[in-house]
Amino acid sequence: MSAENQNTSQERSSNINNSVNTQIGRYTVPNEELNITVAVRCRGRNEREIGMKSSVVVNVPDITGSKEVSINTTGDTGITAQMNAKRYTVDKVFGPGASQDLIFDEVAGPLFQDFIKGYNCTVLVYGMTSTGKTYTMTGDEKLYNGELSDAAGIIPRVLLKLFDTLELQQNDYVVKCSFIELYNEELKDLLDSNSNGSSSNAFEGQFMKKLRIFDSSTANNTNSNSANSSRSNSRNSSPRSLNDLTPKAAFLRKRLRTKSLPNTIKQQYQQQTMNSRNNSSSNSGSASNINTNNGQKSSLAPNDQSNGIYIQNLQEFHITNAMEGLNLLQRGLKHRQVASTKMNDFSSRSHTIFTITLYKKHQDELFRISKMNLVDLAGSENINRSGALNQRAKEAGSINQSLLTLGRVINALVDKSGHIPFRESKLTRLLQDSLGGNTKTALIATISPAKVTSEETCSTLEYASKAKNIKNKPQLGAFIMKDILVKNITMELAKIKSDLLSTKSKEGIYMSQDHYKNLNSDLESYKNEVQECKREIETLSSKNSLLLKDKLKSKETIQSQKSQIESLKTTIDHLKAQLDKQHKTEMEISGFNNKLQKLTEVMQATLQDYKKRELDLNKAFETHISQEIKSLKTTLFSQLNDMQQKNIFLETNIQPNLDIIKKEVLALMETMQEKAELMYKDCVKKFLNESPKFFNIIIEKIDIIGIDFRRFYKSTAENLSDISEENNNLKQYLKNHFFKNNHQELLNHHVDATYENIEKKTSEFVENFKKTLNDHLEENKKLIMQNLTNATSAVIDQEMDLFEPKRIKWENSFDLINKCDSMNNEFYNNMATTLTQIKNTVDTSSDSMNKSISVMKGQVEESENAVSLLKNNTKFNDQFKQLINKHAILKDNIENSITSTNSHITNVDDIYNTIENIIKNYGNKENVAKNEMIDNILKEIPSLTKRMPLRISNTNGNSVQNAISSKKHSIEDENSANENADDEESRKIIKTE
Ligand SMILES: Nc1ncnc2c1ncn2[C@@H]1O[C@H](COP(=O)(O)OP(=O)(O)OP(=O)(O)O)[C@@H](O)[C@H]1O
Repeated sequence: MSAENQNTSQERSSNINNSVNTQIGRYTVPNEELNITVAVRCRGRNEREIGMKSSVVVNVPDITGSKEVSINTTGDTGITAQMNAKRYTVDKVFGPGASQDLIFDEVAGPLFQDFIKGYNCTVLVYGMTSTGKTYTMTGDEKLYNGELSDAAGIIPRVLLKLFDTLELQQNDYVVKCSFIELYNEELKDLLDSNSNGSSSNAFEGQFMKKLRIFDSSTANNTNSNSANSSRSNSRNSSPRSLNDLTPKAAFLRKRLRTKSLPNTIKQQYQQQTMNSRNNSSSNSGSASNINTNNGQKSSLAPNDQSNGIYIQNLQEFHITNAMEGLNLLQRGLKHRQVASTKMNDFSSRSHTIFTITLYKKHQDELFRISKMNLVDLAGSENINRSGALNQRAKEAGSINQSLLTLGRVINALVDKSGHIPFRESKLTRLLQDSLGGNTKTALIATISPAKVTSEETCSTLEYASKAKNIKNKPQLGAFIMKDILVKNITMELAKIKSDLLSTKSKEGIYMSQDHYKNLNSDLESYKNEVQECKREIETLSSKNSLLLKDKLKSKETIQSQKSQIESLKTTIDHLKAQLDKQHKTEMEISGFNNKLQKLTEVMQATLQDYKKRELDLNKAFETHISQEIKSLKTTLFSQLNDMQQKNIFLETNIQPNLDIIKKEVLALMETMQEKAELMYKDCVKKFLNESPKFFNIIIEKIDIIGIDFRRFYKSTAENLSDISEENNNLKQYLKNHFFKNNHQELLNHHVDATYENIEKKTSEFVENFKKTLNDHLEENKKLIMQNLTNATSAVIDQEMDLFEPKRIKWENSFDLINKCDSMNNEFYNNMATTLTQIKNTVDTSSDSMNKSISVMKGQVEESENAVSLLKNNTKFNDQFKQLINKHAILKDNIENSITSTNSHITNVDDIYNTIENIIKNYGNKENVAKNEMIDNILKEIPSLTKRMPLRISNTNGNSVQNAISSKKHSIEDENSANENADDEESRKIIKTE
């Protein structure tokens, strides 16, 4: 290349950079979000399913036209089956009648158009084993008279249509293909000439380059600025290729492998590749296939500056027509892992990605790069049902595992989760940009209609309907300059040509000098790499020991924090104990309250008893008084009657008797009154004596309760204030000290120490690279800082996570305390109200007692008035007066009678004297005359007896009066005896009362 050309080339490369930078600027603008297209393809029942007589449970249109798939999993029939069927909605549904052509037109066709326009596109087939994924994606890839058969799948159709379209557009273009396989988590280049699909040829296998995935997302996100700023500095020292690196470049590559690929390095590397290719372009020749990626990055991503992943050592083959593409496809398929299983005679045991890269002329010298990724995933399978054993079981396990991760990625994307587990499997890493990235994506879920696979069909449909919600942000691909593209291709061709020539001319293992040198330099670089790895291991182990020290310190810190937490726990326990104490006090108070209630009940019962006794007393009093009065009346009347009957009133001295009676009555009544009064007074006295005692006891108790309450309330308030103080202290501590114990400084200190150590050692050994190493150390420092910050935050998070339930419990305890507080207040108020109520009740009962006492008093007063009533009783007095009058009359009558009797006696005496005289006169005469005279007297006697009472003896004139007086005395005696007996009796009654 001439100097002029070189200049032009350099100018162009700087133009490329500008152009790429401009494009980068454009790419970062987020495009509109687009849901990925999801189609379901249901094949007809295969022979195996028909043989098993497994019924059709999936309901799909025969060809297409619906967006819904329903599956009857219940075993119902008719309308019930339709109603209970599970339904899934997707974008397109194809039935058994849908042809390969239709699937291409409807699903892959629109993406193909976008691919031509410059978008990166992905078509994925997903489903259970033997449902037709490979049939859909590849189908019959052979050409028949230059034509594809009806069974040709998406890849052959894309290849054919691509060249047809490009030819029609008459635009400059370059098309490359790559074909990779992911088998048991191992990536393999299916187009690598050293790969024969099996490991039997170990000799060839050792020349087969191992594919490695790098991704640049982390580096892009974090280091883009520093990467841009350091780009110009490092350009001059750039290596030619990853296989031809200086120690520094090798170190960089090592970092690429261990970490991710930062933009700076990627761009440096791009630039280096460009430069080296510019320099070596003079050696270029032509070849049919091109290894464009011997150590060069490859990407399934839309562009190198976005979240792409890079597959190191992947070969891309330049194709100029569809036939070449189909040949590559067939070559790759031969190497693909296929095995016969119970479910499928040609079951694909791996995931494959056939990538077509199109460099299409955009304007002038610029070519737009776009990629079409055609992904045929291995089928999920139920190992029990597929009967996979040994190798097949291992494959199925790996397939299921990667599909499971794919499912998790889909779920995380749909749920817009913060972390998408792309890195959990190589499959998801490869598909990273097609799911939620910058690619236009279509997913075809293939299913079987048979009942026997309904479980897996449901799972596939579940994923498909979920995946429908994944949103991508499609972006147009990057640009590349035409001459660089051409030079790249030419250089690769030349290299391969020289290899071919060497192979032709010699026997054994033949390769070009360059290739041999490259391999040697590879070997050297690997050796260096191993050495550096060893050194790095040492450095890392020293770092590790430092980190271990840090860890120890962190442990100590954690320990101290633990002890602090312990002390907090103790505080909390103390608070708990206080709470328990309060609870006990509460219990005591409630016990006391119960006692008080019981006491109140006893008091009420006593009051009731008193009331009852009062009533009984009243009744007894009434009965007694009424009985007394009655008996008094009866005695009076009976005595009067007796007197009447016995003519006691004949006695002259009845007045004193009546007076005596009156006196006795009055005395009796007075005694009664006195007794009643005494009784009442006694009762009232007792009551009044007992009442203050009772009230005093109640008041005392109430006072005690009040004191206890005040004490309890005070202690509660104190405890609560203690708790709140502790709370504030804890808060303050958490705010000021918790996890702020200079951890950051400590970590900074360690980082600085680490940094210093690294710096010291590095400066000792590599002084020439001091500047570079400083940068590196700076970067390390940042990384360490970042890692340590992450670690610290992780520790903090963990600690906080551990602390969280305790904090919640602790906060809850405050709620409980508040609750307890409010309960206390409520209880206090309730108690106060109850006490007031008790007081009121006592007041009311004392009022009512006072009332009843006053009523009793009134009654007693009334009974006091009974004497005066008796005195004022006119009827009684009238009767008494009448009695006295009657007595006076009787007395007069008796006196008259006595007088008349005396006169009669006198008469009788006269008669007697007369008779005596007569007898004396007749004594001297004859006995006959005497007898006459006796007869005469006897005749006279009846008339005498009619006038005077019969006289027993006539010894003296006072015999009748004597008889009467003796009678009177006997009556008096009887009366007085009766009276005495009555008195005695009444006294007895009073006594008993
Ligand atoms: N829609 C279809 N029309 C006709 N034949 C089909 C259809 N789908 C699948 N088949 C046939 O079913 C068989 C299994 O299909 P295929 O190998 O594509 O399944 P697969 O899903 O890729 O299975 P695996 O996951 O085990 O690789 C093949 O013989 C294929 O021709």
